[in-house]
Amino acid sequence: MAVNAARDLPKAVAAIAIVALAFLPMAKMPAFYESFIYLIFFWVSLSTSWALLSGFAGYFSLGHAAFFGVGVYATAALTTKFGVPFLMTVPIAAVLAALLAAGIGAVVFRLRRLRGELFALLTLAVTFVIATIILNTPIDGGGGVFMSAVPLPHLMPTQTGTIYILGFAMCVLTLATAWWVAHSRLGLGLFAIHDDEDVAEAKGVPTFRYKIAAFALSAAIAGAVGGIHAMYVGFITVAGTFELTVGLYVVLMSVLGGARHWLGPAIGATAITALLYAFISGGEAIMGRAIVGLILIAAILWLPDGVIPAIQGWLKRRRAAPVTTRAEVVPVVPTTAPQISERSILQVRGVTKRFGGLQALAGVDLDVREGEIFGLVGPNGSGKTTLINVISGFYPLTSGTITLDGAEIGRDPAHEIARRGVARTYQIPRPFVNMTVLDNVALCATFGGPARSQAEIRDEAMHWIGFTGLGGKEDVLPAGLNLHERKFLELARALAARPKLLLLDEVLSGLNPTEIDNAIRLVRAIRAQGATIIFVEHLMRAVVELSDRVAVLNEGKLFALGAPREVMRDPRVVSIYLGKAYAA
Ligand SMILES: Nc1ncnc2c1ncn2[C@@H]1O[C@H](COP(=O)(O)OP(=O)(O)OP(=O)(O)O)[C@@H](O)[C@H]1O
Repeated sequence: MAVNAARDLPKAVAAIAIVALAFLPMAKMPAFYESFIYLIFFWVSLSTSWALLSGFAGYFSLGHAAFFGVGVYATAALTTKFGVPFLMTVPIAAVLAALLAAGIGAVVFRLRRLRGELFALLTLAVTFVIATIILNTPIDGGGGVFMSAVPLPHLMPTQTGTIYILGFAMCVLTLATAWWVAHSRLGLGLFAIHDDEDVAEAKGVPTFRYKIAAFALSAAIAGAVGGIHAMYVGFITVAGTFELTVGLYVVLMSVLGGARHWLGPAIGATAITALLYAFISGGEAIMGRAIVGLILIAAILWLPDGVIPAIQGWLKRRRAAPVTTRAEVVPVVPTTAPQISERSILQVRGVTKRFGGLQALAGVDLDVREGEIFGLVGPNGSGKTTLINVISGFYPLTSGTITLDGAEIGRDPAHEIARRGVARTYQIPRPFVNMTVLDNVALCATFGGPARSQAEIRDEAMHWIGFTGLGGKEDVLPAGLNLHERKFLELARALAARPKLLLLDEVLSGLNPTEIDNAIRLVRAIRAQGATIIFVEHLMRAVVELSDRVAVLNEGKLFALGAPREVMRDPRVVSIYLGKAYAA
């Protein structure tokens, strides 16, 4: 009962606030206050829309003013030059801004090198380009656009009341969208992109599509906000619309409140707008601005992740109850004899991979049988990890073919390959650092393997957490795990996708002898559950104990293939590992 009341209280408060704010213009408030509250709605919507891509997925944009500006000028041009009714221009503004973002994204999001600072600078450049185009064409022409003759619909008794209610509706719609995205599959994928985009793709997240969707949604909201704001401003200029400070304020507001939380930017926007009003509206505007700056610096130093995450962390620490749903530890003992079929699950034919002038793979042919543990060894730099990377789709092939279960996958994107049943681990663990152990594994169960309900995904994740011995660590962030546990988290994530083919890249490196024995038992148990395993390993004891067959790579070519003991005793293999002197 008490739990339900605590859970329902925020919803009740939100409902009351929405109703009260919606009816505020009826209360014949002074126009000044209507305008001030409108400005809060405006900044909440704009900063929340920025966070949909930049906060959630970590693609920091400094050019949000571009999409907002497209919206402002779409409404200005359509209403003043073509006589389109104002309300009709708002969705058009949203669509135009979304199309612009999707167009930019379609080019930029394909290129790995355009992440981070380069993306931020690029968005800034887009703002300048659009501002210049608008300034030098009849859309503005340099003289600005007067909106005073554009009729405003009588949604409320006063003009400021109408602008207020439109800003309010936009704000509610934006927050609802942000909540929905944050709790959806899209949001989960965006959070994973934020932490490690390449790993997200390898786990089955369609990263390109998700980034485009988030960018277009973010721009659409900014465009609609701009459309409404055009009527608020009344006289539009390029300098005022595409101001650098618009792009900077939304960043500051979102970061202050917590850019990765759907409500964070709203908290930051409300705080900063109120602070600016409190300190700048008096006679000492410059001093006031400096005080606001100092308050923000202090807030960001004290709360680097933002206000909402800080509050969440504090509440979590206060509640710090024992974990109620602890994953059961599954005994890691293979129960059935391995069933290796004669059928090849994976066929690699003539695979080459070149990095500039370096030939990392020089025509590899391999067949991996269904149900076997296939060891992949070779000296440093022989191409083992590169082969794992091309099979999992991380690197495109230079030439050759790779067939999984009869289907050619050599040119598929990594997320498609993951969906077809290939999972991998990383030599150096690459968990999603802002997600708990449970969320890390649940994400892989969501995007890899068959479609499942939320409850099934959670059960699946708990099963593999128990299986890998991480029970009790469900709520821990990866930073709280030791190397052994992080390696096992890699395994749990891969297994949660129920792979047909599991690619293990040096899972044993860095482990102590007891941990290695545990890991060897675990790999056997994984195979007993029906997966085929390719594992890259330098530890020869493990290779000989685990593998059904071993392939040796040398200088990007298949050098030897066969039963582990024979291959490892082959003098030619000994010579490439230790030099000719040891080979006799
Ligand atoms: N992204 C890359 N860009 C350029 N060269 C690369 C890249 N990845 C791998 N290489 C090169 O390709 C060759 C094969 O590297 P790879 O990592 O596949 O070897 P490996 O057998 O896994 O080695 P190790 O056992 O040390 O992990 C090496 O010469 C390496 O420097």
